[in-house]
Amino acid sequence: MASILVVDDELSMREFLTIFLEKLGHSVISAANGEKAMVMAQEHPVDLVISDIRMPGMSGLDLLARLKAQKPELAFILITAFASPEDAVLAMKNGAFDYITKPFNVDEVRRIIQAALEKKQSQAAEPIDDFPEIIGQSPEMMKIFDLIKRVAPTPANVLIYGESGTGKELVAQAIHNRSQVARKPFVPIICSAIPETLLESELFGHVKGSFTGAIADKPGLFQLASGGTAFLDEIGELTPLIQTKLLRVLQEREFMPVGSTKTVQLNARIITATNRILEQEIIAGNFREDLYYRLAVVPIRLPSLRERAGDIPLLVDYFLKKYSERLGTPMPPMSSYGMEVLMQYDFPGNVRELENIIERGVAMSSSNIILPDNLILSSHRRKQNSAATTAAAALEPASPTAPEPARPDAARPDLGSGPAAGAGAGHSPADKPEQEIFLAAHSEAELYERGLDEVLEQLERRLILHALAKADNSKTRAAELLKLSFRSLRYKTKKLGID
Ligand SMILES: Nc1ncnc2c1ncn2[C@@H]1O[C@H](COP(=O)(O)OP(=O)(O)OP(=O)(O)O)[C@@H](O)[C@H]1O
Repeated sequence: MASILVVDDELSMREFLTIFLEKLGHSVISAANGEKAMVMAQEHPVDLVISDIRMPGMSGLDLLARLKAQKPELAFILITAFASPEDAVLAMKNGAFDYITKPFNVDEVRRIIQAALEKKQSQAAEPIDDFPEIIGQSPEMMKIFDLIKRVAPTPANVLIYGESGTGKELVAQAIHNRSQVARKPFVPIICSAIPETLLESELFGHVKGSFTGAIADKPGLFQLASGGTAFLDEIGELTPLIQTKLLRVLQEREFMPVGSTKTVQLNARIITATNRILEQEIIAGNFREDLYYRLAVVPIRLPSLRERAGDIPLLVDYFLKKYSERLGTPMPPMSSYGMEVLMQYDFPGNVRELENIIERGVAMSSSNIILPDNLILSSHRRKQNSAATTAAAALEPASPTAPEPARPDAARPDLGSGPAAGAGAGHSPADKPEQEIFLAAHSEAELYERGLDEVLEQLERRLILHALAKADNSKTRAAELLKLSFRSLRYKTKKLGID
């Protein structure tokens, strides 16, 4: 099951493709133009885009070029009523997977979609070549990769900051691995995990007999990292005393092990990390400004996962692969609702939390697909009425249990005679039991996962879309059907982002 974005300025074509793709088991969203599609592709997890080429405003080819620049992993199929070989060449050159012409042959369309999704699936879990260990293709991560590449070959001290679990240690290691001292040791130390009395010895080492328990000479972090990189994590937790000692070491490029009278040269690159905002700690008098400037020659701020939510599907695939391999089971796909739940979650614990959620999901999934029930999230941190939720859901087509919109037969292309031909033809909403048509939560778990407000909002949206489809998109008529004033319906459609 994949998440597909259909882009066509013709309503009948969008509706037709939506129904056809849903019958194939995919989850579908649609947009009437390239501009809307750009927004939706940012805000919604999308595996495949199927777009018309000729549309007013942004053409399908422009959309392809722009989306591919932002999300190279996206599968893309272009459709046109005019079979022009120039368009076909351009489409393929710009990275479209394939190109189909109207009228469709249903088997052909199904085959192309299947092949595009299979190709994407095989590529999805491949991290980008330059940074195989760091997953992310968002513009935010591209900036980080660029910074890593530029700073790695230099000896500059780097301060990496960002929320817990954003990958600070991963980035520190990546800088070391691409530095000129990559073959030398990378030695991490978590400053907050060691009491002040021991930290000095851990950093600078000690000589035998320097304190009770010092039964032999012991090298500290800076000696162990000699020639390589010393990584000091949670630097914001250092006490004033250790801050002063560290500053002196950085100024003089030498230090003295505890109890020793001999100085040792500092011969390691220093990378530090913190989840605090050190500028604020300086103002509050908790962190030395002079030390900060020594450490943060190059500061790198890692974005939270919320800020780069577009990377979530890629990370999900990566962790699904990692943990299913570890368990020796086939890689289970994430259900599209499961992915939607993840896309709307805040991730206070960032990538580390996502990794834990997927690890548990893989272990707990009894079927061959990960369902929302298998994802344990702290529900109070769900994004509330986020733009993503609203925009995506506003244009979200009816799910298999939702009302089918009107489909003018005249605009329906030739579907051939496959099983999906004329999908849904002849079904009016009245053919289905009412509770099924107007259902917004499909299970108790879904209701409690999403909460009443969200479920009611989705239900309201579906009912309005249903009335609009029944009224051939006339708001006046839809308002009459729903026994609302025109103004009230207009207010609601605006609020729900239906336009
Ligand atoms: N971009 C990423 N791609 C793949 N895995 C990631 C990414 N970012 C973080 N991780 C994984 O998330 C976990 C936490 O990462 P890491 O320890 O580097 O975070 P951190 O910011 O240093 O956390 P803390 O502030 O708590 O020390 C690790 O298992 C790491 O491999």
